Amino acid sequence: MTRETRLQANIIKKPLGNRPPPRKSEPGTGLIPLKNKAGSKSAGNTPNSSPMLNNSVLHRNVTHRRNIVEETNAESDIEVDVVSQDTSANDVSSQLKEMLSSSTNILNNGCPCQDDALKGPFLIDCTKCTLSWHPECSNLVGITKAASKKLTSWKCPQCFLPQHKPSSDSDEGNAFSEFLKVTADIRKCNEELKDSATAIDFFNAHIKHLLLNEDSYVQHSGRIQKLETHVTEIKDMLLKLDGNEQMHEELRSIKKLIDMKSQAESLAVLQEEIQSIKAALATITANQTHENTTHENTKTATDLKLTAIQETLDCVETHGTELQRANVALKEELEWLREVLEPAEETRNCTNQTSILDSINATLTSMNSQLESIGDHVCPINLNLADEHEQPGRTTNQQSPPLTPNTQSPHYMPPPEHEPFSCPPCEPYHYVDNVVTDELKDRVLGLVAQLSGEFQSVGGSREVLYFGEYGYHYTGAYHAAKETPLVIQDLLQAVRPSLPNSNSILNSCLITRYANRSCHIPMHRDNETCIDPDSVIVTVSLGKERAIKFANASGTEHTQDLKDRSVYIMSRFSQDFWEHGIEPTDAREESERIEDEDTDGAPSEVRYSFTFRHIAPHFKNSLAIIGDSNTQHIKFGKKLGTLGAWAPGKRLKASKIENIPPPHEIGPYKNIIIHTGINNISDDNHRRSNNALISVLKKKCDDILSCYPNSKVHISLLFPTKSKYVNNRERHSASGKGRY
Ligand SMILES: O=C(O)CCC(=O)C(=O)O
Ligand SMILES: [Fe+2]
Repeated sequence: MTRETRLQANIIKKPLGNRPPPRKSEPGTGLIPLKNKAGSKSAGNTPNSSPMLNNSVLHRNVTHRRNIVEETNAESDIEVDVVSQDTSANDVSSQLKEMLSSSTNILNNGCPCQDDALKGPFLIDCTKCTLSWHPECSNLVGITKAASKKLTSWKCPQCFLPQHKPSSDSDEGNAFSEFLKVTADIRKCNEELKDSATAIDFFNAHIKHLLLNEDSYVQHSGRIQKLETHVTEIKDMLLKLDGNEQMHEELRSIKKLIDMKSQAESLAVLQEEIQSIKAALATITANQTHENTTHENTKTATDLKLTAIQETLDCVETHGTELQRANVALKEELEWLREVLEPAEETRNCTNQTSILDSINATLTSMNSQLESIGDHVCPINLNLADEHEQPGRTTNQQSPPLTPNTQSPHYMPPPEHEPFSCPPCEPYHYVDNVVTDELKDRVLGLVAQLSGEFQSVGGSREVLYFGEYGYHYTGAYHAAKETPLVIQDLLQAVRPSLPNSNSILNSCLITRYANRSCHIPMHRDNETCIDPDSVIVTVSLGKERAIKFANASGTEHTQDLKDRSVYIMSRFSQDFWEHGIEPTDAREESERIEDEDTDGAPSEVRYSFTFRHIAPHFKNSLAIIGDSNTQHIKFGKKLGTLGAWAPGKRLKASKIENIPPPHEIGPYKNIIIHTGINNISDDNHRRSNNALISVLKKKCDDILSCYPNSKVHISLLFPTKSKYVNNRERHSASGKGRY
């Protein structure tokens, strides 16, 4: 099949595809969509605003197609056959044009295929006519939304084709191949966009990568623990080797220690010399009978020699002690270098680091062999001078180095003292009495009575009925989206003045019926991921008074009586600290109730609660970005250049690690990206070791997770700065692995 015939086939195929059944028209039953602050429409509103497609032309095509199906009985080849064998090119062209023009007359907006659900999330507007098309339906398959916005003049198939009216059969093919060129233009446009990626594109891609990647702080924390004690040390060391004078100093001092080796050798020579002098002295003493002058001369010479020897011995004694200490220090130093170099294998993917490591390793090897020879010489001297000194370098324990930091290392910085994290003060709820008028109560209960049969039982006790812009899924139940009745909207309006922000978006209402006092809802949290992390959770009570219990992790409990026509307001945030539930009333009260009922037939044990929340499926991706000025271009929202509807969230400023806000200022966002640290690294006045910085960062992450155990904390790579030195430090801090 040629590309041209495939194209014709595709175009013809559109109206024949698996379209969903025509959408229902707006039900005129007093049910109106619940509108939120941003004016978003409730389910069912958008499609209904377009008139229905007249299918007369489409039916013709369907009939034609069915005939062929009967003949060929091969669904997948149908379109090819239609174009290349059974239908002439002119027939196809006129069919296509007829189909397109009849669609235009009917549709005011929306793609002619009338199939939003299947064909993608956005439409491309024709710059000539009023039609909008799905990329796929206009053969712009693959174009991004951003690229489509760059199309300053794009003619839809319908506007494009009449310009290329075929004058002969062969021109028909040309017209279609011209049409195909549009696709090439789009590709070019996409390419251009790719090359001129803006900061936002870059961040978006980066953030998407973080979100799609299952790795998170939790998965890495074990590794971080080890890296704290090992890798950060080697990073510091390597950084210093890169240009830090301190490292050179250190190497110089190691060299000095090595130079002492020659002193050790001279000690052995001196000892030999001492022996020979002692022997000489003995000879002198034995030859006491020699001539005086000779004797005197010899004695003077010997005395002088003895004094010199004594001085040398004193000197040896002093230096010997020094040598012993130097020996111990040198061995410790070598041990430490070995410990920190081992985990540095991980960083070998960086050529620069590899060559540095290689040179350090070479130095180590040569130092090691020198150490061995020093040891040989030093041992006998040690026996004479300082037996009490231990030699840690000689330990027989050859196991891998312990994970505890080497506190003797010159680089060691004790981690900062951390206060244990405590739950921030958080009120479980706010209660307001008397918010619903009797008149409104009657209207609401009237509606509820009408819909009585639609309640569904949950948890074997209470019954629920749901309305909302999106479906609501929680443990044990799923409720599909459903238009919210006007009277329920009125109820919400009545309580709005009692809300902390009367404009809060609340696009769902769960009605719960507690038919009698044994009906209850167990202790739980309203912390489903589809709830806006910043949502208030507003519950109106109508009917029988019941008590709600709140309990937090430290065992504090609080009970509130919920009067008829009252409201209590919680926040999504409070759910991570407080549980709530409505207990059944005890048996004694229950039997009293039955007696009461027997006597006066009192009807109402029923309580209804109406809980309003801001719910949307995309809140499961909700995102808080905590970052330095590099993150200032990240914009949340639904417009071009933002992170889009499926990553709702907010940005919090934190120029340095220590400024990362406490959890209660962040909120229970599903994803929390931390992008801060470059300013710590570049701050020369604040020379904390990486070890200490990571310790603070880790503490911040742990605090966040202790509040929001269901959140993911991502540590973002830091972006380069203008300073080469800072980048170098950052490169080492990031360990070349993306995080930590
Ligand atoms: O009926 C109530 O007041 C509580 C309802 C509730 O907690 C819930 O639906 O999650
Ligand atoms: Fe609840």
